[in-house]
Amino acid sequence: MAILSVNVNKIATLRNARGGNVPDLLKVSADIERFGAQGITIHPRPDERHIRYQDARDLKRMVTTELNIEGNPIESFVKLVEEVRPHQVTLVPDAVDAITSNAGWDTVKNKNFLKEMVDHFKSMGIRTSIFVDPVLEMVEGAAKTGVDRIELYTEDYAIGYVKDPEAAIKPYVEAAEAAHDLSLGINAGHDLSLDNIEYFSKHIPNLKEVSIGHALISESLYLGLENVVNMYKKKLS
Ligand SMILES: CC(=O)[C@@H](O)[C@H](O)COP(=O)(O)O
Ligand SMILES: NCC(=O)COP(=O)(O)O
Repeated sequence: MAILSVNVNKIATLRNARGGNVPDLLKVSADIERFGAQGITIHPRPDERHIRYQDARDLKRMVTTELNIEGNPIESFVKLVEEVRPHQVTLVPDAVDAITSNAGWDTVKNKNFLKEMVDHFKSMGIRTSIFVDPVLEMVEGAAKTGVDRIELYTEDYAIGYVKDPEAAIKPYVEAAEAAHDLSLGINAGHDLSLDNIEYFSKHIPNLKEVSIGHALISESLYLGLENVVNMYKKKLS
């Protein structure tokens, strides 16, 4: 059964809208854990428009499950991860001004850089993951860096699922099978939701973790955070 790591970026977005501390990111994160989530994910961006670097430091002190930090390993991000030492770091090739993540790594072109980053973080005892599209060549490239896991970028699945779930899941099943054969752990995320998560988790072999933020927080407006966390866990079981 895959674990649910809740991405709390959107809680920070809401807090930052007024400049104060409402909602309180640390309290909401603690409550999300209390409601049953098995991890907290953050994706600090260089402009700190939602998660601030200080949030990462504060969360590390209070998270009792697993803290996953995602981002492009630019110098400031690398320094932050070195200081915070999360349980997992997920490398994502975002442009500085990206609205949200929109592609996985080209693990062939960036093999040396990724290997250097993976070696560096692994030497600190941090589990590593590389964000990739469901493309066999990219999965094989990730394995050559020595990374522990891949995170499958699921936006195409989320879009395709609405029209044709079988066609949408196919490349992800193939990528997951290849990853497992290469001894890579498998995470997934981006635009996963209460509508599409069950089909995804039932069809992807050896899925270890999903990180979900945008849809989960939006669904909570109608259904309540505690309820939604438990609905996801049920669909993942
Ligand atoms: C890597 C990934 O898919 C998520 O971390 C996503 O990028 C969330 O970031 P935003 O909340 O800034 O959209
Ligand atoms: N790694 C994906 C993530 O953390 C959440 O992405 P989204 O659910 O906000 O699209």
